[in-house]
Amino acid sequence: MKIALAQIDQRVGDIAGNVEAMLEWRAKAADAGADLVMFPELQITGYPPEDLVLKPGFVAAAMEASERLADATADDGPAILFGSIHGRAGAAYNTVLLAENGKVLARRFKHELPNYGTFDELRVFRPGPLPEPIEWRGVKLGVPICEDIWLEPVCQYLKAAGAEILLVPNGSPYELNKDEIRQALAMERVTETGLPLAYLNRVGGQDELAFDGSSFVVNRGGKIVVQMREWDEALTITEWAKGDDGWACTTESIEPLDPYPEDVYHAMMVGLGDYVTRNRFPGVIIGLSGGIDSALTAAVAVDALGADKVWCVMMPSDYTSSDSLEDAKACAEMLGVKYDIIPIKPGVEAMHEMLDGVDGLAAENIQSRLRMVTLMALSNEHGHMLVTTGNKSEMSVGYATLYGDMSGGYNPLKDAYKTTVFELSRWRNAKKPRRALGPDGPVMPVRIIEKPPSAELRPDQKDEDSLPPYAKLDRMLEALVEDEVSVGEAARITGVDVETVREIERKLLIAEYKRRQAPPGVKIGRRNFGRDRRYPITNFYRSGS
Ligand SMILES: Nc1ncnc2c1ncn2[C@@H]1O[C@H](COP(=O)(O)OP(=O)(O)OC[C@H]2O[C@@H]([n+]3cccc(C(=O)O)c3)[C@H](O)[C@@H]2O)[C@@H](O)[C@H]1O
Ligand SMILES: Nc1ncnc2c1ncn2[C@@H]1O[C@H](COP(=O)(O)OP(=O)(O)OP(=O)(O)O)[C@@H](O)[C@H]1O
Ligand SMILES: NC(=O)CC[C@H](N)C(=O)O
Repeated sequence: MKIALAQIDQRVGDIAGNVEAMLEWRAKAADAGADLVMFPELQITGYPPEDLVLKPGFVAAAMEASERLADATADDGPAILFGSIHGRAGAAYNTVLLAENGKVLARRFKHELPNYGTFDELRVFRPGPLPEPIEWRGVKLGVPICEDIWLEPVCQYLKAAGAEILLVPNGSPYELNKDEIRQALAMERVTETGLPLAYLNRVGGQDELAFDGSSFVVNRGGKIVVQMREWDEALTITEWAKGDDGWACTTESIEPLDPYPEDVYHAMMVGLGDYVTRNRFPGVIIGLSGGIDSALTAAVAVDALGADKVWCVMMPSDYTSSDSLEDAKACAEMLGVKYDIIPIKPGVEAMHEMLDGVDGLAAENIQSRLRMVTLMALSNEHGHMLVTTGNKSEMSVGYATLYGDMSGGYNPLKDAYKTTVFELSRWRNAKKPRRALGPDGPVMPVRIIEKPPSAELRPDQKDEDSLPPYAKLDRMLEALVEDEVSVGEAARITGVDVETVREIERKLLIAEYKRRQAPPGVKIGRRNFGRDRRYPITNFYRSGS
């Protein structure tokens, strides 16, 4: 028996396009002699469909497309196992269907609906009953859908009901160390049930989520025999044979997984790249300051989209150092992008005249806002989307200007702490990742990585005048944001004094209003701002020591 694992992309809401792609992949699987082609979770609608599911017309369209797709199997080609939505009595179910010879042979609903972190499935779907195995050509297939394997009951039920193989379609977004977590989990289900398991995940970017694929097959006994590449669309034909102790996958095909921080960089490329191309922008525009955040953002953009799609603009003010001017220019040259210099001085002077003189913070922020007015004017004129450059450390403590440097359509660094920004920049200067369209060599001058970070909004300004050193700040933030511990606990974990941690927690909590207005950006950690971590803006709570 040959089962083709189609680790492919999806476009949320593009039912017709997804069906067309499925038929193309099925044809490839047919050429390779597959008996069954398996697709990821909700392949017809795209994952996650979010509130589209609340539209009866969307559910009806998904059901209609599923029937037509089943019709298309009325040839001698392989059966298909694919995800769609089923509507019944006013409820919608996250569904998997098996179709062959022009007919839908079976339909099963997802039982465990994830409703934490970035997931809101209980909001739109109703949980199905515990699923029975699907009998197909004399084999009992257990088909738990994604979250169904994160808990024990579904696989145990399937085993008790006679399932012989577990085929698991997934829509599992990338997160640091997620591949190891998934594999450990699959091993648990395999050990508990004594059944082999094929784990198939989608690839591609969808707003804040990047899907890495990383599909695999584990045999009874816990050996991973198939490991598919992260991020790439691919079709792997797996062969299965039945022995005295049941079915096993006899194919051995192991592709290496990306080590850290290459996985993070890939997530950024996929998140930004798919956002820009799917929303039909001709390219992107970036304010290139000679600092590390905009340099790394530009490198990710070039690697994801190609240098011809990236336009960098340096907008010096009176406080811009000659080093910054040199570094921005050198960075643009290394990346091979279109580069312009537009001084903001005339605009700053006009604002001061209009306002009859402003000082301090107001004057600082005018510079940041004028840069964004300039970039948005270029975006309106030429169609390029403005990319936002703020990292997670800055976004945590509100060290960014509302309607200033926070502006833009998408932020690839949004979930990366500044220490990760340093790591990624050093790493990218030494290595060009697979799939990258940018230069083979370094992407930014070393001085950009080594100089002290500065917003350059007043003379001799350094980030460390306002914030603790980033290595220390990030340790506190990881404790407060990723681990959700109290100020006292964070002080104990990090070794930083309680008063400093309390002040960082204060900054973190009061900056919620900025984050609520910030552009989306790709999730890479356990708790990204926006989807995972949802705090009240008007909030009187402070944690104890
Ligand atoms: N709860 C709330 N809900 C809604 N709005 C609220 C609010 N609290 C204040 N506000 C509003 O927000 C304003 C304050 O926010 P904002 O105007 O952003 O100004 P603010 O946060 O005070 O200043 C921006 C900070 O970002 C730093 N920074 C770092 C790096 C780069 C850049 C850059 O721009 O390139 C800037 C800069 O040095 C400064 O410390 C208030 O004037 C008020 O209008
Ligand atoms: N002189 C400038 N020219 C063009 N864009 C600028 C300039 N100054 C700031 N910006 C934009 O505003 C963003 C925020 O500035 P900020 O100084 O925080 O970041 P950075 O310069 O990239 O990195 P660093 O935090 O290391 O200084 C920049 O990433 C850049 O997009
Ligand atoms: N689509 C899902 O059910 C995803 C939930 C699951 N816990 C995951 O991240 O893989």
